[in-house]
Amino acid sequence: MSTNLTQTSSFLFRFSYWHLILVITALNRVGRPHKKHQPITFPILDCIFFKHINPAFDEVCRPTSIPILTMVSSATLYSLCTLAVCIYLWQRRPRTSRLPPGPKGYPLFGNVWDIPHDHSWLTYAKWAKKYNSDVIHLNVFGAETIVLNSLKAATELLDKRSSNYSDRPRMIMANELMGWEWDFAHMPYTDRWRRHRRSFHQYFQPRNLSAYYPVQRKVTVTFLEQILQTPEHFSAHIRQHVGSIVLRAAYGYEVKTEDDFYIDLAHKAMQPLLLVVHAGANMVDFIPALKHIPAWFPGATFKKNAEIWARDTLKLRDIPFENLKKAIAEGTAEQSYACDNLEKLTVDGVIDPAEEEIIRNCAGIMYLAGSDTSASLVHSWLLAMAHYPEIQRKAQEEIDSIVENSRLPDFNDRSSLPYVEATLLETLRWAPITPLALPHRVMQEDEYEGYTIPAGATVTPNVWAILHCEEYYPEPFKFNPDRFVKGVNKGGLQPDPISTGAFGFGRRTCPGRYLALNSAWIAVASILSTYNVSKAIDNEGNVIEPLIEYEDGLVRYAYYTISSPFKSAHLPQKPP
Ligand code: HEM
Repeated sequence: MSTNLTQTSSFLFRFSYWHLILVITALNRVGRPHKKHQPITFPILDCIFFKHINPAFDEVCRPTSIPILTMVSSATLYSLCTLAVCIYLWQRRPRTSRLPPGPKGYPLFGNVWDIPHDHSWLTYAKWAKKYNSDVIHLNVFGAETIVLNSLKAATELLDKRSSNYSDRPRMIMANELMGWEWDFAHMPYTDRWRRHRRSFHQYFQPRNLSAYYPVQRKVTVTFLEQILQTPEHFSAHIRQHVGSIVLRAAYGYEVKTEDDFYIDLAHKAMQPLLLVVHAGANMVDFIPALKHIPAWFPGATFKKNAEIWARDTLKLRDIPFENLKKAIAEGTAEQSYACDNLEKLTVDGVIDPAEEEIIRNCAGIMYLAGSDTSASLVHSWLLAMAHYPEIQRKAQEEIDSIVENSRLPDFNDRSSLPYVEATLLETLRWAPITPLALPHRVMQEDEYEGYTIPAGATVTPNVWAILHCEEYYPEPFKFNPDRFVKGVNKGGLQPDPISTGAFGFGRRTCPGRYLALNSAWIAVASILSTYNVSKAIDNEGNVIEPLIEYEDGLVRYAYYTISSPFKSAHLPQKPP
């Protein structure tokens, strides 16, 4: 009797197992865009079944196995089978609408194997050509993404229809597991986001930015002196320059050394974030149920990492803020966004906790959002100057004609220095800092050029492709500041990269862009007036050609193979 039961359950198990294999194989054959005479190759999942699971099941299913377990396994396999068929049918449901083109993908898995893992903007731009469409559609396990590869599509959807396109995708790994939900760059388009954005904007709108001029001048003089002393560490000096400005603006905190405690804190929190917000980096963003897997479960490394990283995330938000509150109580706090707002909103020694949370969150995000991005801009600008000495000379001549080598350039000189300004704009275009900006999410189904944009889809502008589009920027790979100088360029002025995606689009456009541009402007104008940027020379006196290479990621960072781009011209002078 018992032998019979064991044999029956074993038969059922084998039957359901092969049934599942057949279903998966059949679904893959149906959906696979294979050519006529091409042999069918099985994707990863099939291989896993045939190579590993099948022998293991064979072992388990010997008639000596425990029948009840085998029965349960059979039921599970049947459930999986049914689920696979259901998902397949759902994906293939007849749509009255037409999705934009894109790589075909596989049933159930969609484009999981097509998603590019590095320099994805290049692949997206190639696909736009291949499918002859500026709008591309991708689907991973049913989660849909629309990539906008042209200025026309990005401005039409993200700017003009911004009331529908200003949400953010869910970002399970970053927000729900690593604790970044307080960062308003990640927040959904809700009242909570609006209150954060308003608080930030009131303080950092262009007419309020002159309040930061003194600090920007001061840290620029320190920056020039540091370059003189250790030019080979120019990269660290740039980071300290931009980091000092944002930390002063946020908390009134003065950065004194390159290995400053706050900067270190921010880096620890930021590095994992930059890793995980990468497209396709986390399966949990495509399969939300995975977030419930316990951290001890084999293979759930992402949960273990997230728990560790979440501690740094909260430290970044809380430690500087608590220190500031102590400084306010002791009467030693300097003027800053957080200090001014805390004082303004405190009545009889009490502040509404919701208001305090907004100040804490907005201050906490400033270093995160503003340091790597602004540093990347100055980095790429230096790289361009080392590569194009004639452009550098022209910018230096313009500066010399205004400041006459008697002082450092100042913000009042800015409108008289259009060519210097143009070098900065051209850097934003030539080396886009955030090549895919940040993803938006469309809230309601929409239509663009006859294509359906499904509700809930992630909408990603390919800023790199837009800023390298020949139609707007002829010879897009050439560094040519004349594009942005009135009356110089033969074809007329080309569109300003600030309005073509360098800082994102619509209601989510970067609110720190003017602060960032001011910091970068004072740094580059001061470098032009005091140094020559040139390629480094090796020990034998040979010029080292800097390779133009960029780190991959959310924020694109130039790294060069030169030891120092500086050649001292004359000492930095005191600011006016
Ligand atoms: C050159 C430097 C910078 C670049 C290239 C840059 C770029 C961007 C981009 C592309 C976005 C996303 C826009 C979108 O979703 O369409 C963004 C958002 C944001 N940036 Fe910047 N940024 C820079 C500097 C700064 C600075 C200095 C700060 C703060 C002091 C800052 C604060 C923010 C914030 C808070 C957001 C989130 C806005 C929201 O979601 O509503 N950024 N930035």
